[in-house]
Amino acid sequence: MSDTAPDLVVAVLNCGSSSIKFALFDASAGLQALPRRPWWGGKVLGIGGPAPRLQTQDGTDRPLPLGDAAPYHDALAAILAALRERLGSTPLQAVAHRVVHGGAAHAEPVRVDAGVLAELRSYIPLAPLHQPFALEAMEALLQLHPTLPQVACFDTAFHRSLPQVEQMLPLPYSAWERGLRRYGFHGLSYEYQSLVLPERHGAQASGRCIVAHLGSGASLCALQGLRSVATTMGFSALDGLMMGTRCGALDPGAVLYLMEIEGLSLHDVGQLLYHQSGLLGVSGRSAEPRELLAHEADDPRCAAALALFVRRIVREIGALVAVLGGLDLLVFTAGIGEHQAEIRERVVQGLGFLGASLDAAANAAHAPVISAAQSTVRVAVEPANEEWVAARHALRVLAATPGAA
Ligand SMILES: Nc1ncnc2c1ncn2[C@@H]1O[C@H](COP(=O)(O)OP(=O)(O)O)[C@@H](O)[C@H]1O
Ligand SMILES: CC(=O)OP(=O)(O)O
Ligand SMILES: [Mg+2]
Repeated sequence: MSDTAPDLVVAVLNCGSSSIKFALFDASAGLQALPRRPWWGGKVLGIGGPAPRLQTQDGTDRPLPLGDAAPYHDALAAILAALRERLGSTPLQAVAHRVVHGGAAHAEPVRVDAGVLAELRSYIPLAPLHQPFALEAMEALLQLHPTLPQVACFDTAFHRSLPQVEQMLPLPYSAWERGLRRYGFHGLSYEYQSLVLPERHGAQASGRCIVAHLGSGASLCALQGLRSVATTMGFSALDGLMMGTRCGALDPGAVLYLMEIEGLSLHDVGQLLYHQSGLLGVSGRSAEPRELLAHEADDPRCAAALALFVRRIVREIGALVAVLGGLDLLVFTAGIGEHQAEIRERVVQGLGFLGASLDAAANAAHAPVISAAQSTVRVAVEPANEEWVAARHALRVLAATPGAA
């Protein structure tokens, strides 16, 4: 990376549930030649936790003290200051935002204005861990730099290809008409996979493929012909797999019981399902698999949490294999999927019935292909790159907006 900023720069903000990732892309050579690796970028991790950190691509890794009152807001302010410092006098061409929920209206990225912001605000109840923070970033930038183009890129958009039978919830039909449906999330991550998997795996990528996005939030997407045909997250980002602090799929009767018999308020139930469940809730120790792996031998609750985490992934993969009618390619991505060989090994062990098996050395090395030569399913590891997809979307939207670029 050179220290001088490129002539044209697109910034990306990816507001996750516990982190904000940021990236500056060199857009001087245009959309078709947009480098996949940002010119500069990094992340603030552990927001809301005891020890937030700032890490950048050029090696910075330091604690980032954040106030208790509004840690996300403080992290955002620190990032905007760091981006300004890095850019110097170089103007930004645009800022692309990963926005988790685009509701029923948005199948495509959209240029942000006050009207769009107001509409996206109405989706906060559908994605309370994510939506408010992306909106806060957009609002702050709109105030600071009213003429700077901002583009919202939606996690839900990639799943617009889901057939109706996958979108519908078995509630009274009027619920479907009111927008109570499976939207699916992590769409920018799956879209990235749909773009890169053919390069690495050729025609196999267009067959029956499952991508396992295992991060703080976790979901699976079944792809056929590189389009989403089924996914585990649903109406909200609570459904499907067990996550760091979220429960994943849960019998709605358990929620009714917690409220009616145990007397939890609506607010308390929300806190329980989003923040106190998953790996953290079961283990009572941590939301981080690597921490639980370190303690599973001496702490049965850590072992139970990991066993449930892996079991849920295996069960849901089984369900998606049924939808796809078999499986050609299984791809692990996002923080846990890319870095936790032990979790990948346990998941693939659970898929032995399909004829899937791993090459232990390739798995330990996080190699791009980790399946054994005799495996009937190709198993791969592919880094997530939601930021690059968002930057491309921003350039495309600008090119399509007369006078904006
Ligand atoms: N190098 C690593 N080794 C082990 N686990 C990792 C590593 N990097 C990230 N993780 C885990 O991945 C998860 C975060 O994944 P990420 O995709 O960044 O999530 P999010 O976007 O939701 O913040 C955390 O559980 C974190 O501990
Ligand atoms: C939708 C979602 O859960 O996102 P993340 O994994 O970034 O928290
Ligand atoms: Mg993420």
